Order: sequence, then C-alpha cells, then structure tokens
Amino acid sequence: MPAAERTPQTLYDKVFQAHIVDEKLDGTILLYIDRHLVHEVTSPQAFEGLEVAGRKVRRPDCTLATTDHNVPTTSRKALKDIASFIKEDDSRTQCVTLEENVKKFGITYFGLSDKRQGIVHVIGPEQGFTLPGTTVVCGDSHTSTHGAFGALAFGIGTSEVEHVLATQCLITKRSKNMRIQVDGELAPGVSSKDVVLHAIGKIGTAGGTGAVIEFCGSVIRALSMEARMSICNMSIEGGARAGMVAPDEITFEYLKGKPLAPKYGSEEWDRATTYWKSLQSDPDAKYDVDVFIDAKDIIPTVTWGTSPEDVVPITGVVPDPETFSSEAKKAAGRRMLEYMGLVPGTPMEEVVVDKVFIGSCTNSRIEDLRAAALVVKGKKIASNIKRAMIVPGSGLVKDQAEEEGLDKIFVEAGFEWREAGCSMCLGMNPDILSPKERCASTSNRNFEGRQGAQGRTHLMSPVMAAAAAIAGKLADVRKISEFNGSPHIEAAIAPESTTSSGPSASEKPEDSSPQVNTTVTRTGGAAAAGLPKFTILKGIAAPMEKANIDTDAIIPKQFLKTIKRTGLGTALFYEMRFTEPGVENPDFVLNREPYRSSKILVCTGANFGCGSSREHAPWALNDFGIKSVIAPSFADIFFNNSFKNGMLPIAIKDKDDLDRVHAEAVAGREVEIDLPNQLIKDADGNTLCAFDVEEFRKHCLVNGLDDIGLTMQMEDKIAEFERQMSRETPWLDGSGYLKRKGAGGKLAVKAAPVPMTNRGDVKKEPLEW
Ligand SMILES: CC(C)[C@H](C(=O)O)[C@@H](O)C(=O)O
Ligand code: SF4
Repeated sequence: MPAAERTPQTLYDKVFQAHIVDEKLDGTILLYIDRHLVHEVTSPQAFEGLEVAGRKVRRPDCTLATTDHNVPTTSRKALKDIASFIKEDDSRTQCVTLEENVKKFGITYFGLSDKRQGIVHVIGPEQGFTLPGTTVVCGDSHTSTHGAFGALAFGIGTSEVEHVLATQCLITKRSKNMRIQVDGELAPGVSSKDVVLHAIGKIGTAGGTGAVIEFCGSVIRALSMEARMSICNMSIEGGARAGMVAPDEITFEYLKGKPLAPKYGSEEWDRATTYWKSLQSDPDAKYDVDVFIDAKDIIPTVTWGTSPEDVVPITGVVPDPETFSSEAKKAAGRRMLEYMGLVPGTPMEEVVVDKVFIGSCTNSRIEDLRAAALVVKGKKIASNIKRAMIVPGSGLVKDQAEEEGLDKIFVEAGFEWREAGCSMCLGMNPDILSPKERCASTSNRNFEGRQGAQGRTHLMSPVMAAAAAIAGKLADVRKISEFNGSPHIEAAIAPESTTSSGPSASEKPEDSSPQVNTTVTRTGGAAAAGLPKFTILKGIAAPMEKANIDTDAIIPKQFLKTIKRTGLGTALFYEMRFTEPGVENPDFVLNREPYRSSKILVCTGANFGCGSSREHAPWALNDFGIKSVIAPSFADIFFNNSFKNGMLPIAIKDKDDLDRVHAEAVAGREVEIDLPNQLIKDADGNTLCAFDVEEFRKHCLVNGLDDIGLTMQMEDKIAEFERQMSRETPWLDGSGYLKRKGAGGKLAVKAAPVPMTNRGDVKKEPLEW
C-alpha cells in the first residue's frame, strides 16, 4: 500500500490515497476502512438494516465493539449480566441489543465483565487496534482521537455504520488540508487540553469545516501519545472531519506490546514501522489553511459559554457580550451568560463550582489521572463541592491507576472512584448534573444541557479540574503551591505509559470455537434501492436565526436511547420547543402556525448540525416532516447523515440569496425546492436562487438509491483491494484475538469472539458471551 511519491503530499493525502478502492469523475471516492469501532448508541439501527437486507458483516476481524455511553459507573462487584445491572429501561435495551447483535454477527465485544471494556476511543488505542496509516471509523464524532497515531479517523452516522459493516467501505470525498503548527515550549501547568482549547478559541467551532487538521510543530512532537489523543479528540469541536499527528518514535514506543499491534521485534513489526515512517507530510506539501500558535501564548484555559470556542485564560474575566462584533453575536452571548448564570467582568477564578468531573474520551487515560493526582495529593476537596468524580476511561486504566495507588489519593481527598464509561460527559447514564449546577469538567462539550438539563459546564484540563475541586471554584493550577507543574505535563509525569492492555496476543489461548460470520441467512440484499425519491419539495419553511445549532439541541441525549430510526419527531428541538414536559414554548417557531407543518427549515446562522455524529438529528427532522434544511454552512457529519436519509441539506453562502429565501419563510409562504434543476423558488414559481449539490448525491436522491446496494455492486474491486492489502500491509488483517483466518485473498473471514473474560484467571473464566 505504500504509495510511490509523486506530487508533494500531506500525511492526510498519503493515508487517504492508500485507501481508495474506486474514484468517480466527480471526485466521489469509495474508501476502504481498516478499523471499525462500534458502540451501543449508534449501532442498533445499522444492525437492523443489515438483518432486514440479509447482509452480513464483511470484516468481523476489523471490527471491535463495546458498551460505554449508557453504562452506570457504579461498582460492578455484584454484576451478573448487563440486563440485570442497568436499571433504566432504554439504556438497558440499547446495551442488550448490542450484545445480541455481536453474537448474531460474530463481532468481538468487550462487555462490562471484561476489563478491556471502556470508552470506545480509549480502548482502540489501548489494544493496538488503532494503528498508524489506517482508516478508522466509528459511529461517534470523537473518533478523531485515533488520528494521534497518524490514522485517518473520523466519526460517521448510523447509515454509514451499516455501510461499513456490510462493505468495509465508505463513499466519501476528499477533505481540505489544514495545518495547526504549535511551536515553542509549553509553560508549567499548561497541558495538551489547553493547547486544543486555545486552538479552538482561535479558529472557532466551524474553523475546520471540510478539513482534516494536521497538528505539528515542536510542542506536538514533544507530547506523549495520550496528550496527542486529547488534542486530536477535540478536532471535531474545531469543526474538522479529523485531526492527525504524524507517527514517530513516541508512537512506535506506545504500540510496542499492544495486543493487536504487530509483534515487537518480528519481521512484520519492522515492515510496519518502515511503512509508518513514510507517513510524514512531504516538506513542500500544500495546505489549504495554515494556523500558527506560539506556545508562550497558551496559558491554562477554561470555557465560559456554551460552545467550545468560548474560551478564556483562567486569569481572565467573563466577557461582556456588548463588546462583541455583531448584533447576532451579542444576542448569542447574552443568552449564554444567562444560561451559564454568569455576570460580565467576573474574574474566572471567582466562579464557584458545584461538581467536578474528571473523565471522558478526552481526558480519562492514565496520564490524565496521574496529573490530577499530583495536584490532589494530600489535600481535600472544598466543602462546597457536592460531588467530585474520577471516571477512568477503561477497566485497564482503572487497574493501572489502582496499582499505582492513585485511587487512594483521590478517595482520601474526597473524590468518588468509579468504573469505566462515558459517565457525566453526556449524561446518558445515571451520572448527571442537576439544573443550574456548575461543573468543572475535563470533557469536550459545554453545550446547553449536555451534562444534564440546565447544567452548566466549564471545560478544562485534568489538572485544572483537580485544582477547581480543591479550591471550590475555578482555579489557576499554577497557584497551587505544591504543584510542581512541568512543561508537557502528561509527558513529564509519565515518560512511558505502563498501562497494560490485557493479555497479549501470544498469551491468549487459540480460538477454537466455530465462528458465526454468516448467522443471518436471508439473501437478496444487494439491490440498490430503498429510499423515497426526492425531486421537488414544496412546503412551508420555518425560519431560524441562530448560528452553531448543535445536534445536542436538535435532539438531546435522552432521546438517543431508541433502537429505531422513527418516532423522534416529537423530540425535535426538545429543550427549545417545550418549557416543561408537554408544555410548549409559544415563542418557538415550530409551535406557531403555519410552521407546525414545515417541510423546510431556513437557518441564517452558520455551522448547522455541529457536534455529535448522532443520525438521530436528521431522523428527528425527517420524522417531524422537515426534509430539507437551508443554511449558510453545515457541519460535515450532519450534512452527510442527511443525504443518507433521503434529505437535502442546502448550503447557500451568498447572503442576499439566503435572505430572499428567509424572507419567504418569515412571511409564512411556501417555498419550492427543485432538485433536478437545482433551484429554490417562491410559491408562485419565481426563482429565488440556485444551489449546488454534488452529482453523485443528487443522483442517489432523485432515484431513491440506497448506496450500500451500489457499493455492493463493486464487489470485485473491493475484493481485489483486500488481496492487495493482505500482501502489502498484512498486519491489518485482524491479528491477535481478531486473527483473520483464511487470509491471502479469500473472504473466509473467521472472526474471533473474545475467548474469555479478562477478570482474574483468564484461562478458567467462561466466554464473555
Ligand atoms: C452518541 C454519539 C453519537 C455522540 C457523538 O457522536 O459524539 C456522543 O459520543 C457525544 O459525545 O455526543
Ligand atoms: S465525547 Fe463523551 S459521550 Fe462522546 S464518546 Fe467521548 S466520553 Fe463518550
């Protein structure tokens, strides 16, 4: 797969190029996916789709599943099975459904009784499932985390999860190249989280739209793998499709001995590292966007508002919206301050906190816990702190921390020591904020209601969250005297990660159980049809005037627990639509006539659909009856997800054009979208403006084509690509407990389910499922 060098290429170009199965004239690309991570929230509908169509999982050896979002983080000592452990009905259904699906489709799965269970973005790297130069996807926006290895890793929606399960490929387009270079040396107390918060503050939450960000520069090179993961993790908050760091000796060192990485010292390891070393951007490679950051400008950073771009140094004050550049920004700022319960001019260090959460896929790894423990050691949390939680990212992180005695440091200080999961990052499980509670959080999103309805989130690094717990308010970790903060906190505390990754491949018993790749026996699923056709759409258009409408606002977390695609219309814009359950907010546009029957949404603010990869957002719009959203720009995943559901998102950049359409919406008149002619018209048929749409997407919409069926017609090309991959990068055919049997071109994949649990005596314990 190593590509011969031609025109100068970036790291992204190289990895992307090496995975092209097919390219159409209009630039539509069929991209091969090496690694697919699966969790319980975004997979049920995908498996259901496979089953209905009689399709099987093409590469179980390249697929790894776990439960993380819904799982309680309380003690698992009394755990019998997930069905009796999870009390909340919908959460239980989602987790049990995943367990049924992994059995049915023969996928390796880490359940709650397995120490390798954890947040999907923590376990992939930990197991060596994530490798340099690979393409990695998951039905989850923070898949960008894995880019720290020089992988092209991005979040996808549920329809795409189904597409990858069925074909191991995705239909996509090239992204732009963006480079964020961070040079210099980080000052004491400044960690990778501050770097990424600072960068997002600089570029904005739409700054990376349509691009893959390569993080480089002397600061990035000096960071540990875990610190790099925290940075790539939040690329999505900067609007980017993915973030990447070129692999180097730090990367290789991290991968040595990981169960699913090539065996260190083997010929395969040498071959792999030779290839990985070639994955550097060429010196004269071109970037579409270049951003430079001087490390000395970065000081410990916290957020003040409800978007990750609302950052301020801890030494700063709550900003005054009246100083913002436009009326729209002023209005948004006022709303944020009201929601956050903050007054302009208040020093950030005087903002009193109720809860502290150290966890999430951004900051729940062993180095994060070590760093926080250094701050906390020998101290007590402040008396006003109602609850402070440490939630390790995986069972293995938890074990490692306990081995080092970190749990004792935290517990003595007054923290709760929890089991692995997403926890309070998004409150889909019992860990939530109560209304108006303020949280110092190491997670990645501070959207309204994110950690619990009306909860108030301030994002920050683990050492800053630890400092807030001790001080009882937002605090500058550098002022906590005993904290001998060092440059690159994570790297300095843990020069080498010692987290064990469970039994290594060689320690594992040979898998001898018969495999279940093709349990679903219905056939005839390759037909390329299935969606309603979209040609002309005429109807009422609802006006909205807000920027950065995130997917958490379109459909809040509590409605993600469904295992169906339908019925979400009632939950659309829930927090804005209802003042309390069943009571409509009369001011919200969709509660007014004639907008109750809208088929179109016209939004004048940019970056519609930012945030999570939840396809529930387009499903909710669709179920409500809205088949098209018109806005100046969209977040990539939402945009993509809409097409997969036969919906048409239209980006209108020209302000006058958009204003004309918006005026019709405000007047309550019908608007017509003519897709074949790419025109938007008023109710009388007069053209308001033209719009662009990619040829392939238009073809699928107009003809109601299901793109999984289309891709399956490319079987010969996919199989040929896999044969070539087995020859050139054999380490990518499942290894270790995912060993692909019958390689060498045949698709006789024998995926290995986890042959045992990983608690206690691995040889004697029963099958995980
Ligand atoms: C549930 C999932 C779709 C979602 C995401 O994609 O990000 C979640 O992980 C989140 O952080 O909001
Ligand atoms: S962002 Fe939060 S909810 Fe989403 S995967 Fe990461 S930890 Fe889980």
